[in-house]
Amino acid sequence: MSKLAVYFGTFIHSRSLTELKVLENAAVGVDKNGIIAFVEEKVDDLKAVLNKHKEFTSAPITRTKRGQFFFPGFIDTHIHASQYPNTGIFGKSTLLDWLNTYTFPTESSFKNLKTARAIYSQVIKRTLSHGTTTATYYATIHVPATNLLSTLCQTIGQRAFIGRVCMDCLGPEYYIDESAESSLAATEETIAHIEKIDPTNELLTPIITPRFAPSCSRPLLHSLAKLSADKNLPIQTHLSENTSELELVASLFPEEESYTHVYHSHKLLTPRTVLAHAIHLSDKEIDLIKQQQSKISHCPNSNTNLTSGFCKVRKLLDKKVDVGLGTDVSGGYSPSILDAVRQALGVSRSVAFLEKSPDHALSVEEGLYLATRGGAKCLGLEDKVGGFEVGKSWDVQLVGLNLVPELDEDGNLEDGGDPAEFAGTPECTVDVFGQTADWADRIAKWVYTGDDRCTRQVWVGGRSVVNKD
Ligand SMILES: O=c1[nH]c(=O)c2nc[nH]c2[nH]1
Ligand SMILES: [Zn+2]
Repeated sequence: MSKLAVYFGTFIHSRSLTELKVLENAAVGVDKNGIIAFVEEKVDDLKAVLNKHKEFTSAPITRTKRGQFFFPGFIDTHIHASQYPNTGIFGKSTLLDWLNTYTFPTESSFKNLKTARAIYSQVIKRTLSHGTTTATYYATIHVPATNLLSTLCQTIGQRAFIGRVCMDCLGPEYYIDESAESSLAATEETIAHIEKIDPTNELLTPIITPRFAPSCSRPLLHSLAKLSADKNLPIQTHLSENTSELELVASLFPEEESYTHVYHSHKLLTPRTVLAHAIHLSDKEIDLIKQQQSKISHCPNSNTNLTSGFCKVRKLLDKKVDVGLGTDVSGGYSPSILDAVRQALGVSRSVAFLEKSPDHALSVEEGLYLATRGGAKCLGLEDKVGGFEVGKSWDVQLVGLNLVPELDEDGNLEDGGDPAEFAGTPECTVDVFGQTADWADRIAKWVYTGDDRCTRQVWVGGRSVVNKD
């Protein structure tokens, strides 16, 4: 339960994949459950609006200042919480040697709960600080540490999907599930923990997590699909990330037509399945994913830095596959979804160049849609988060750009001082002297040059979870 609250000023959210909507002088009321109770646009008399919504007359009002706007919280559809210590450390490795060299040793250290507490607290706070209000986490194979991640998300206040990693094959001796049965039983323990601490899934949802096809036996894949069906739980896994991985999958599952068919044969392609990467897909595989209504988490930072390849997002969108963005820490080196937007835009331009077709380039508006409403759709949260509509949860970030001060008629700063001092003001300075940039330029500036310093406040479910002011 939070207190009634009113937010007033500039709100920006996606109207569609290609359009952002700017609401100026808008007022939004949020009820005690953190749900948006009213949205009033073009308000010139806030008092009159509050009189109309009587219970809000004495609610505290948070107003945007010049250069600030409310924006829906970001949704990270794929992040390995346990790999956070490894961000930036990957050398020249690619997926399979990266897993053995960097990833499995780090994940295995989460046997120690003190390590888990320190790292998980950091990653939750850091991602919130970057405006991520919903995160879809891979944890590790350890039950106590995975349960701790759930508890910490609830305590700190981040909406989260939490998956205990299932892997009964091909892992090193020191980091592997003993059997398909023990992997299933351990997963059930982590689901029971969430059922106990958040029985209505207000913030937390368990997510069934077969690491990827090569690390799961057929019995494990089957039993996880059954568990997901029995309990109506979402699934996350990796798909078609790296060409050596594709060869490995083909050798391990010679009876299957493709990597995607491995999951389909095991009933793991559902409308609640999020497939990370999905880079090297044939048209037939994309059609199968579309037919099954499964979702794709595009992880451009990771795809570039592990030399995995270019995901053709435009092709997926044209085929009406739902796509969200993932940081894929620590294949990706940044925990920021703003960075993921930027990288998605960059990669889409490389695809446009390679394919000799400018249509592949994504716009800023499209990138921000994927970061909010697109991610929400991937997680079945489209009625709950991602925009400013009555009935949605107040999962929001207050973004502040560093505007140059206004000048008076004589070209002086209104409050005195030397204009030259502001010529070099740092990131996200928009508005050239004497000219006011429109919101489209300001948003582009935020996307390309902004970082967590621009995220001034964050709320999840109406609760204030970050406040830097
Ligand atoms: O990017 C990735 N990160 C991982 O941890 C992983 N495991 C299997 N495949 C993977 N891909
Ligand atoms: Zn991953």
